[in-house]
Amino acid sequence: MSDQATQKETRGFQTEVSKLLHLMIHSLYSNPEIFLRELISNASDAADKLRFEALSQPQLLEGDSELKIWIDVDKDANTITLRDNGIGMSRQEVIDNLGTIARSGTSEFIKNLSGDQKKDAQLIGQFGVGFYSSFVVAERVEVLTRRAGLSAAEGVKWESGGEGEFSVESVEKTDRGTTIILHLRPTQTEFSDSFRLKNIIHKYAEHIAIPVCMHSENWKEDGEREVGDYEVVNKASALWTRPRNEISDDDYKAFYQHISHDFDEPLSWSHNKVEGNLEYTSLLYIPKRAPQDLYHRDGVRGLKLYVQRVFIMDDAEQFLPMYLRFAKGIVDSNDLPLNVSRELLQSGKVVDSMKSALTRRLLDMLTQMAENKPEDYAVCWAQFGQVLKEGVAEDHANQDKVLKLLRFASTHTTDSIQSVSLADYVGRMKEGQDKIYYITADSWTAASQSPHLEVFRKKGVEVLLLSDRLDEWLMSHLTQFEGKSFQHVAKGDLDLGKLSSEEDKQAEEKLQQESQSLVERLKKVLGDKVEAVKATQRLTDSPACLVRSQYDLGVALRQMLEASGQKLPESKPTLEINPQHPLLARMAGTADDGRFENLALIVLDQATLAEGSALADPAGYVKRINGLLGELA
Ligand SMILES: Nc1ncnc2c1ncn2[C@@H]1O[C@H](COP(=O)(O)OP(=O)(O)OP(=O)(O)O)[C@@H](O)[C@H]1O
Repeated sequence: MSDQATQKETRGFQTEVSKLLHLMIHSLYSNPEIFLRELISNASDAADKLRFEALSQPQLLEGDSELKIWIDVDKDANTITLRDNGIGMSRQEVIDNLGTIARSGTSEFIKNLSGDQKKDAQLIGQFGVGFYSSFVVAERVEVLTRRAGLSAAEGVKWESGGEGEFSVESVEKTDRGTTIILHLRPTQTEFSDSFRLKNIIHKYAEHIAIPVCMHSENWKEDGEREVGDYEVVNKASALWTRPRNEISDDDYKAFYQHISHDFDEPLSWSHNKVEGNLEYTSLLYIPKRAPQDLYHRDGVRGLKLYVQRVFIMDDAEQFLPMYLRFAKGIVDSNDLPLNVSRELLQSGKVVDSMKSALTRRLLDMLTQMAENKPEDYAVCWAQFGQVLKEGVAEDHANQDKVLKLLRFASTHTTDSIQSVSLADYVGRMKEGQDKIYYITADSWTAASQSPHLEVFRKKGVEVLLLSDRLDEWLMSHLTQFEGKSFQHVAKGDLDLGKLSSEEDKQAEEKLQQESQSLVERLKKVLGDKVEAVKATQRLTDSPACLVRSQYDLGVALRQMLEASGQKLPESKPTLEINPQHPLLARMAGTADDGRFENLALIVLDQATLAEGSALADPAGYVKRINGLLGELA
């Protein structure tokens, strides 16, 4: 080993770590005990990693294969010591793992912190603070560690007061694994009490698969305390291997927090043992909140994979489709080989069958939640609805199930909350209505105020209001729901089917005849700015609106494609007018051609604005409007 490496060196934390440490110490003060859960969780992961590496390199166990965690308290020294004989860390790993946060989305996460302690505590919890939570209770933390397989001389000591800097030096360490010594803050001495620590272990680490040992204690008759041997404090059996009726809700919740590093409780879970052709156990959770990296390409996703109870890997993505990437959990297979690798997981019958079964299981979980606990499902939809929508295109086999899970805003409700299911919509359809009507716009306000809704409001027909970025794309993949096709209310001729009566049709014909000369005059003035001009009964309050062809891309999709550099053919709208509107009635009577042209251009521009599109000549529009205002003044 070079001198350089053995020297004690002092390094600065990555900027993100310093910021996070500072915020965390102040935000988690109300729940400091979670430090123990985090450290036990890390030690248990270290044991899992060692067991996994030892499958191919048994010598790593160094003759000591009983993996455990030991916790000691020293009331006089005011310290807690956690020791594990897991995988340990090399010098470089110590620097990388305990000096940086290599997680995607960290900087955005920090930007989101508000300075409001309560809100930040929740966010920090969601992010997962792990090892750094030690500093909530400790003013100084020492880590002594040696990686399995390295020599005793390659031990490492890391030390920090959690304020910007840490030191690392090489030390002799004969036993493999990691020892963490917490020097408690004077305000946190309650944690140097073994009784308190045992309670926390029962609460958070009862079903961690590895034994957590502490000295037994007895009170002698003379009131003296007698410290005995180490005893195992927790149940130390992997939670998912136990029968469901022996597991309490609290156990399930604590286990979720262990695997997800989320401080919040899960919204729901499902624990299943499958026997038969395939044998596996799954425990799936739906979180309460979306993680920061839900939309990151390299965000964390997937389940924890075990094979015959041996931990194999975190974030195994192959067991659930992308659109269910928000789910957390474990899957323990009896069919996969212990030496299964990420590459091997890419293909294969066993993985494929497990994936379809787990997908169905999760969709059923969501369906049941939607039916039995709609208030929970509302939370779930608000957090993950955008991701679930991807399933409509991604998962044809389960499209029907996914469709039932979709929620929309609609003209039936008065706010932008997406709470209407397609089944609700169909249940409220008017007699004779054979289509599901919807509109897309770039905001709920734009959608709900669109002139295209006027005729539907008049007839009392519900319209779904779609304003999420993905919605136009989503609708391009949707053909029907329960035999009803979808119809964009601003695309194609207004076809109300049986909703329009014989009188409606006659009135429309009459309207068209009467407005023929106005329509022709408008067409002449607007020229190739529009595909056509039509007088219809679509509108009641507005003078005009734009209608796109049935196969036209929506405004948002068009903007998205154009922004990505695609050249799209020009799309010309049809201008539909409401001849009964006072403005158009006056225009029809105007003999002044210049004035007529001005007004016609204003009507077209306003219909374009109402659609959410940009004007081709905004300055011209402003000039014309100012001309009119000038006349008024
Ligand atoms: N007892 C340990 N033995 C071996 N490695 C450890 C131990 N504790 C921590 N580490 C290493 O340090 C890394 C950082 O730990 P930390 O708890 O901060 O984050 P994490 O567990 O990866 O995720 P999270 O922040 O979500 O808890 C771990 O991923 C692991 O590689």
